[in-house]
Amino acid sequence: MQNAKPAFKRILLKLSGEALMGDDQFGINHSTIVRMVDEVAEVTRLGVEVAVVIGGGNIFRGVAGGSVGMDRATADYMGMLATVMNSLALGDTMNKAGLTARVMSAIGIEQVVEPYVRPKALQYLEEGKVVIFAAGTGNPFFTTDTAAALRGAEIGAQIVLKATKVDGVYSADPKKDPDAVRYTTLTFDEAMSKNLGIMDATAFALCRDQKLPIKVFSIFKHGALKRVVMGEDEGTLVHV
Ligand SMILES: Nc1ncnc2c1ncn2[C@@H]1O[C@H](COP(=O)(O)OP(=O)(O)O)[C@@H](O)[C@H]1O
Ligand SMILES: O=c1ccn([C@@H]2O[C@H](COP(=O)(O)OP(=O)(O)O)[C@@H](O)[C@H]2O)c(=O)[nH]1
Repeated sequence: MQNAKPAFKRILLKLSGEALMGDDQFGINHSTIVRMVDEVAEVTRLGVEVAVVIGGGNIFRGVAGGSVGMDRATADYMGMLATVMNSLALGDTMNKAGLTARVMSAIGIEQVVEPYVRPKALQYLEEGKVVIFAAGTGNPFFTTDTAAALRGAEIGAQIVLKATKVDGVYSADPKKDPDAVRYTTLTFDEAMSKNLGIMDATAFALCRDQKLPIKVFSIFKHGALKRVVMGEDEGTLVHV
């Protein structure tokens, strides 16, 4: 196993914003973010180029909670700004851990974060830097899962890795249905026709059209990211 090579050269890792809370009620839990960064560092040491999209649900979710009654687009812009905060925290933690991270934003906010420019992002990845895509797609009515699909396709990632609160895609939401069973693999068409709420249809459709597979796995399981990157059996693969 010593000489085993990673299954992918370039990955797009989608990290759940909500998972950043750890056991806290909201915000960013220090030990949780440090652990996530350690796991990313482990796969960069294997020579894998890593781009990251992080959510914002730990700070703000456009469609829920405090945003009730708000204009949807305004609430979504707040959600995008929340992802900028998470991206800055993640980049800072990565830099302290010895990685070189670059945060790029989909919305203009130059004094804080450099803008997303695709060739620049590709250059950073080739240089071995971790690129963190902030502010989702830059558009309201989308999610960071769709941003992960979009950026993954743009940078030519071989796979989108969704690190989330559950350990794969289930026949129903496992948090609501104890009888739900986990799939090892399934097709995009199955995932969409069965309305498996793990990701929104826009993200699934984009990945399906671009033939970009998605792996869903648990963000809480130690070593799961490395196992996924090594092509080992972990989580659920959604494919064409
Ligand atoms: N069919 C399903 N399989 C797995 N999880 C599902 C399914 N349907 C709904 N979910 C829910 O989707 C959640 C993950 O999606 P989301 O809230 O977008 O997470 P993230 O914070 O990672 O973006 C899980 O915590 C799970 O409760
Ligand atoms: O392209 C995007 C990405 C995100 N958002 C907003 O940002 C919030 C946070 O992102 P998400 O819910 O995807 O984060 P996560 O589920 O990973 O915590 C969303 O609810 C949306 O309000 C948006 O409007 N457009």
